[in-house]
Amino acid sequence: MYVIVNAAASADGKLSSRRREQIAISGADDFARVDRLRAESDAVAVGVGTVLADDPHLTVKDDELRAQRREDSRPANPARVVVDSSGRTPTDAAILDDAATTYLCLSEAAPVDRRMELAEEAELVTAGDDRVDLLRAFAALQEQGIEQLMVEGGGELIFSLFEAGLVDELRVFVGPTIIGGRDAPTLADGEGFVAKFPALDLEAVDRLDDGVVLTWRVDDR
Ligand SMILES: NC(=O)c1ccc[n+]([C@@H]2O[C@H](COP(=O)([O-])OP(=O)(O)OC[C@H]3O[C@@H](n4cnc5c(N)ncnc54)[C@H](O)[C@@H]3O)[C@@H](O)[C@H]2O)c1
Ligand SMILES: Nc1nc(=O)c(N)c(NC[C@H](O)[C@H](O)[C@H](O)COP(=O)(O)O)[nH]1
Repeated sequence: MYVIVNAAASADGKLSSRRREQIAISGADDFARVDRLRAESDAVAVGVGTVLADDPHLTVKDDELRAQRREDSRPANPARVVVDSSGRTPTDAAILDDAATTYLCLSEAAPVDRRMELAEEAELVTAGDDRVDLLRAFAALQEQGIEQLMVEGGGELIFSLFEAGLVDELRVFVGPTIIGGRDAPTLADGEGFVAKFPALDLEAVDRLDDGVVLTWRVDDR
């Protein structure tokens, strides 16, 4: 599986404010780029923190891109994936509507009653004891035919993916604003690395809207 992490950060590296509400950092051109990347992916993933904060739909917005996918004998929208250890995804979340297949990656810690409720709305993948074991969960997704997975965040999930060595490419739109705040989510949160920092190879720098898109490949030396 090829994993592309895509996110938008303020000039000071924040994905959102300390209130953890959705903030449009991207402009129209960057959102159009994100839509194209969704359209070329087999699935789009987020952590449950993002589901609870943003209630994202994660569908392809452009009619022509959806029509093109259908012409290519693919579903109109890519599948959606939520990494959600204890099954906190609300049953009325936008991501659980019928616009696309949704996989919920749970851990053994998810209570049985929640599993039963969520099983009616989504495909369940269980991997890991207290937290989702990302390596095993992604292997299961690959078995379902997901070859290119786009990850939209947030910072907790992105850090864990780097920690697990699962990221192939990182694309970051750096936008023209300062959010600040020591408790505001950044591109990679979690525990943070203290040694063996993942190394990146800069592949492209593209000016877009009033910011810049940085494309990095993960150096697996
Ligand atoms: N600017 C952007 O591009 C962008 C993109 C996505 C989210 N956001 C913002 O990020 C914030 C949400 O991010 P977040 O970091 O709080 O949550 P997140 O979306 O990264 O979800 C993290 C949660 O996923 C679950 N999880 C299960 N297994 C895990 C594992 N192995 N590793 C990590 N997490 C695991 C845990 O419950 C954890 O709390 C919101 O404010 C949202 O608006 C911004
Ligand atoms: N590329 C990007 N630029 C931003 O400025 C921003 N705030 C996000 N945030 C990502 C997050 O996952 C959002 O919740 C989904 O981008 C919403 O997706 P929908 O429109 O509901 O399909 N992503």
